Amino acid sequence: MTNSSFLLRGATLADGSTADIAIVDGGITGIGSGLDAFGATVVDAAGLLALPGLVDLHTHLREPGFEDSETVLTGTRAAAAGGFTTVFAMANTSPVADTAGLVEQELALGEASGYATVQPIGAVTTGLAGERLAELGAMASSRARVRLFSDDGFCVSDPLLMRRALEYVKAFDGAIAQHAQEPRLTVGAQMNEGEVSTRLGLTGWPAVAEEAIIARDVLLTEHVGSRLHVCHVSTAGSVDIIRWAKARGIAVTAEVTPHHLLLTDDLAESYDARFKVNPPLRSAEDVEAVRAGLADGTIDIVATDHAPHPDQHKDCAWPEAANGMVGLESALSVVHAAMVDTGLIEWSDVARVLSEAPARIGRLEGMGTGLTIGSRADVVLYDTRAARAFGVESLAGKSANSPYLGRRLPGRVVATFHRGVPTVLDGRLRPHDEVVAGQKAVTARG
Ligand SMILES: NC(=O)N[C@@H](CC(=O)O)C(=O)O
Repeated sequence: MTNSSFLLRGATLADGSTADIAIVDGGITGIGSGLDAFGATVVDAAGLLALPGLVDLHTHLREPGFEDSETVLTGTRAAAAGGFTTVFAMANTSPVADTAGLVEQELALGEASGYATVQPIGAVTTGLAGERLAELGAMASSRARVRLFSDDGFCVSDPLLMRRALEYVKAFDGAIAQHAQEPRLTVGAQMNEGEVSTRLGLTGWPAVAEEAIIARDVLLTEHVGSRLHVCHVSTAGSVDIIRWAKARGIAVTAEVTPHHLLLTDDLAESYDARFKVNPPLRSAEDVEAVRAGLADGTIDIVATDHAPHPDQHKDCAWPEAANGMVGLESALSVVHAAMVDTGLIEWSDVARVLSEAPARIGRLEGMGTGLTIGSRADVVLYDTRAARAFGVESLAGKSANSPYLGRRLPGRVVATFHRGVPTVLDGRLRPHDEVVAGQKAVTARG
């Protein structure tokens, strides 16, 4: 029989204290010193940081439709490798996730994987076409319980449609997650508009194209009394607008990606399309501003925007290459480097921005409380003292379009538990059949 009891012995908690963590049948049943092993499998966690399982509010899983880039199974393996136990799946699949049936199908694919919980995001408009609202209410009341809606990849640029969407989701405490990009200001854009784009002769994507939409949307949100989430904030001006909106009491939350916390637009000088992403990498001043915004709470969370693309869409001339970077496997290490090693935030803040707050923004039932007795046993054990040269062997998904290949990154995920089942142990992914058997046993006993 699969053992569904674990004792994580001597872990360091986010507040710096040391404790054992007892896991039984998918839940955390004890946190304290000297806990009895009572037949559980003992995991030596001495010197390892225990964080609540990470929650990514912005993942592209590509299935159905683009399985050459990623599938739900490979994407959730990448999630587990990076310490994630829940991922919100963006709607830009083919077909687009714009009906109750399609979000339920995505949910079921996640359940079959077992490596992480997949929470579908619904499209705001049918086919992401920006013309008419999708079945928001039906997706909300489906088995997938959708609360976040996004046309990510495209901006809901029509202000009347955005207003209607914000009004509609109020009925079930939903939110619109906006990809803020004024399309007319970014026609043909290839990279951040600035000194580097001028030098390289590449069409620029100006900061104002993001900021103008965020400014419009926080005002619309205030006007209709709804809830807005801003995807991948990348400019200093965006941080200022969100800070202003929050001070005014507007219900807006925001995310920043790991890559916008660490990388700058001069990387485009290499013409290596691994650095091509939407929104684009920005200036050093923007990086400083989004770091400050995350540190002071203006930006609520870090979300990966994990966007896998196969080699043929990246190993080509910059203008032809697809936008996007994989990010699940590297996110925790990048936040470690950009925010913790720089002294801007503490590990307890990392637990908040990479787990607790995203669970709350996405309205995941019974989650967002962190590591507490009675909560679901989603736990990551992280070695903060390790460092590694990030290489293809660090990737567990299907695509290798990581901007960190060849870079040295701090930290290493040693173990991940999803619903009390190890998905990673001793730094290695567990085989799929063992993960599935473990999840079945937990479901049967729970
Ligand atoms: N973030 C990206 O660079 N790419 C996203 C979609 C998008 O936002 O353009 C993708 O789905 O590939």
